Amino acid sequence: MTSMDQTTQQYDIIIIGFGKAGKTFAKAASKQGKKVAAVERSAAMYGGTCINIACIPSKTMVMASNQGLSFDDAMARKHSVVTALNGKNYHMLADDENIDVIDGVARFASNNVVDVFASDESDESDAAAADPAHAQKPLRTLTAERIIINTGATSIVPDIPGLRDSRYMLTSTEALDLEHMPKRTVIIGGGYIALEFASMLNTFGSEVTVLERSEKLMPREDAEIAAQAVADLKAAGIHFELGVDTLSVEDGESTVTVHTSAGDFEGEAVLVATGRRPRTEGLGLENTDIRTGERGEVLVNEKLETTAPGVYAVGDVKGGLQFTYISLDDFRILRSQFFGQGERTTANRGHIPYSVFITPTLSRVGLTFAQAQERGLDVVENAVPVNTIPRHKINNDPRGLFKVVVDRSTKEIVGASLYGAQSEELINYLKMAMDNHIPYTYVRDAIFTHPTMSESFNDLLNI
Ligand SMILES: Cc1cc2nc3c(=O)[nH]c(=O)nc-3n(C[C@H](O)[C@H](O)[C@H](O)COP(=O)(O)OP(=O)(O)OC[C@H]3O[C@@H](n4cnc5c(N)ncnc54)[C@H](O)[C@@H]3O)c2cc1C
Ligand SMILES: NC(=O)c1ccc[n+]([C@@H]2O[C@H](COP(=O)([O-])OP(=O)(O)OC[C@H]3O[C@@H](n4cnc5c(N)ncnc54)[C@H](O)[C@@H]3O)[C@@H](O)[C@H]2O)c1
Repeated sequence: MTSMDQTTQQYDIIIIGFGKAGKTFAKAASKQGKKVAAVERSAAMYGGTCINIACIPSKTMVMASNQGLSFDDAMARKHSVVTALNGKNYHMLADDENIDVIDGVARFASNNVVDVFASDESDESDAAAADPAHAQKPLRTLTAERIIINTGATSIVPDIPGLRDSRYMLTSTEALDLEHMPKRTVIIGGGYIALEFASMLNTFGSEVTVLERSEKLMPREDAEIAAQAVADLKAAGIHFELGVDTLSVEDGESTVTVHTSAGDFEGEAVLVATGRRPRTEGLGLENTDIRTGERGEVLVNEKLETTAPGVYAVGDVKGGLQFTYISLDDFRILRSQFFGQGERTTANRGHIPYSVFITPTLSRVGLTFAQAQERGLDVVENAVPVNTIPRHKINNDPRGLFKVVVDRSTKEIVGASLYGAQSEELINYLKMAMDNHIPYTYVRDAIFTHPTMSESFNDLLNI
């Protein structure tokens, strides 16, 4: 069906998927005079997952819910934000004379040849491209010495009877595109997506039930902070069922019933938030030397090289942490490999902070006190309740607790858990202090503007 003939288009670099790393690298490569093909399966995804169906729309909804907007007005705001970003991202690449944005589903024919098939814009088109019986003639065939896989991840829908066929079933993608707010929402899963959507939908007024298989929510977080956050979510009205088995899903006339080991839960929507897996299905990896791991992730080394020469994988598709800023950092690694000294690798990214955008936000970097002790470090911990920080009065939100862990011998911060308003901003300062081995006493004695949440660091580090 495909071959390296005269119709094969030659590029310096092919990027499969319009993700964070890929689009940023396309621009950098263009600046170096490279001819780049960026293949994207869906026009609705120009710019990738984050801006279209993930971080940006979800946090727009979180912010709008906290600002008291109605669900419908929030959706309208979200829609205009996403439309603007999608167009901006498209033009950022398409208007560049060195970059061709190619619409279609990419599939490897060999290590350095990629066929592009027509996309029906549904998830089915990956499978169609994968299945030779369905495979149409490729629209185009591309070749390059260097190919970058940036195809992201996709929602896992567990094999629960009735779930997949339920007309009330939503993944986060559909949940961010609802016409009306469900009066009651049942969420399967209790991780990032579940907690963020539970918090946001509850603030809009939906009655939310979260069904989590394991016995604990946020098991990796500081226990006291996780307990406070969960208590606040409960106090806001969210119902949690932990250690629960979801047995089946049954559609009714206008509602859906989720049958579980803890009883039946009814709603107008059931949101599946049970993880996202690397998107490698239909990529034709079987035609290459690219190896995948147990979860379908493309295996890479510290330089993001796959097991096929000249092929790299970046972002969610390579497994590990699924964050936009990890994908952005993957871009830095590629830039350093392709156009720099090759000094940046996955081994020297520095500390990786993260935030769970419940209200208020829970943010974290480095180790908890318990984790530091398990590693045998000689550590001391300090805590500051948010209701003692003057700024909380202005924020009108007393909820939260800030904690920090310091190594007695090095005098460096080894971790921080910040649960409270604006922690998504604050955590990045502590990450910088940790990366640069700044002694905790510097932060303790630093002048911070007033009245801010960051001035609480004077007290937090007063150990
Ligand atoms: C609801 C939600 C909220 C999130 N919130 C945050 C957050 O607040 N902060 C954060 O840092 N992270 C967040 N994440 C995670 C973040 O969105 C991802 O880690 C990030 O977008 C991954 O980017 P990427 O570079 O791997 O590729 P993506 O941006 O996923 O891009 C992959 C692209 O490849 C395309 N594609 C796939 N297969 C093919 C193919 N065969 N041919 C052509 N094109 C193809 C896809 O259509 C897609 O556009 C969130 C995720 C979700 C689902
Ligand atoms: N703020 C952020 O940065 C942000 C926000 C949203 C998503 N994300 C990214 O997206 C990824 C995916 O998020 P997610 O919440 O889908 O996955 P997750 O891995 O964070 O959580 C999945 C949860 O579902 C539970 N689960 C699995 N199967 C289940 C079942 N059958 N019944 C009940 N519970 C079940 C798991 O025990 C786990 O707690 C995250 O890992 C994160 O990297 C990031």
